[in-house]
Amino acid sequence: MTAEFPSVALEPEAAGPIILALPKGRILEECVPLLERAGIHPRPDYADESSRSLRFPTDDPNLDVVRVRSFDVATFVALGAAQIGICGADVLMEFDYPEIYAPLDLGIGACRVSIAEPKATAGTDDPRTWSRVRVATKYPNIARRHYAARGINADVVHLNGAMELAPGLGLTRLILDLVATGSTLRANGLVETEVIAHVTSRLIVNRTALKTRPEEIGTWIARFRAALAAAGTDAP
Ligand SMILES: Nc1ncnc2c1ncn2[C@@H]1O[C@H](COP(=O)(O)OP(=O)(O)OP(=O)(O)O)[C@@H](O)[C@H]1O
Ligand SMILES: O=P(O)(O)OC[C@H]1O[C@H](OP(=O)(O)OP(=O)(O)O)[C@H](O)[C@@H]1O
Repeated sequence: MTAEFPSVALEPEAAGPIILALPKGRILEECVPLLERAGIHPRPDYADESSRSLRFPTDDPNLDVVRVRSFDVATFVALGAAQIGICGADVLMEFDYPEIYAPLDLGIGACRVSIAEPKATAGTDDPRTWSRVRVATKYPNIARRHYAARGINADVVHLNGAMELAPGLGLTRLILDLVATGSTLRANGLVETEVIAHVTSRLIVNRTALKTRPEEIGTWIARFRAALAAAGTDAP
C-alpha cells in the first residue's frame, strides 16, 4: 500500500506571533503603564501574579506576552523562545549573552549592583592587599569578573536571595547584591562599600529575530521608543 502525499508543495510554516517576555515581580508593575503607552494590551490577568497562566494573548494576534522570572527573560530571548523582552541590566551583565541586543533603556527598575559588608568591618582592611575573598551573591559571573579585574580570586557562595544574612552568619565576608533605597542593608547591619554598576531595565531583542523579522521587531522597538518619549523619558 502506498501512502498518499499531497500533490502540491506545502506552504512554509507561518512564523507565529512575536513573543514578548516580561519579568514577574517588581518590574512587572512598572511595565504596565509602559505597555499601555506602547499600545500593547495583553489579557488583563497578565499583571495579576495570582493567575496561573503564563502566556497571554494581546489584542494584536501577532503579539503574545509571557511572564517569567527576571533572570529567565534573558534566557528566553537569547535562545529565541521569545523575540523581545524586558529585563534588568544586572541580568544582562550577569549572562552577557551575545545573542541579545538591548536597544532601549526603559528607565524603570532603577537600582545598583553593589558590594556591602558589615558596618563593623567596613574600612578596616585594604582590598588591594587581598588575594582571595568570599562573597555571597546571585550574580556569580559579575562577582568573579569584578574581583578578577583587581587580581583577586572570588570564592562565590551562590544564593538566590537573602544574601544580607551571609556575613552575620559567618558564610562570607562580603555580599554583592542589588541596592535601591539601602533599607535592606541597614536593616541587616551592612553598609555599601562599592558601587559596581547603576542598573535600569532594558528592552532586549534576539539578534537573529531582528534579522529574520526586521519589520515586526523594528516596529515594536519604535513603539517602545515612542512610549518613552510620550512619558517624557529620554531614549538613548
Ligand atoms: N530593590 C530594587 N529596586 C529596584 N529595582 C530592583 C530592586 N531589586 C531588583 N530590581 C530590579 O528588578 C529586577 C527583578 O528583581 P526582583 O526582585 O523582582 O526579582 P528577583 O528577586 O530576581 O525574583 P526571583 O528571584 O523571585 O525570580 C532585577 O533584575 C533588577 O533589575
Ligand atoms: O535597597 P533596597 O531598597 O532595600 O532594595 C534591595 C533589596 O531588593 C532586592 O531584593 P528583593 O526585595 O527583590 O528580594 P529577593 O531577595 O527575594 O530578591 C535586593 O536583593 C535587596 O535585597
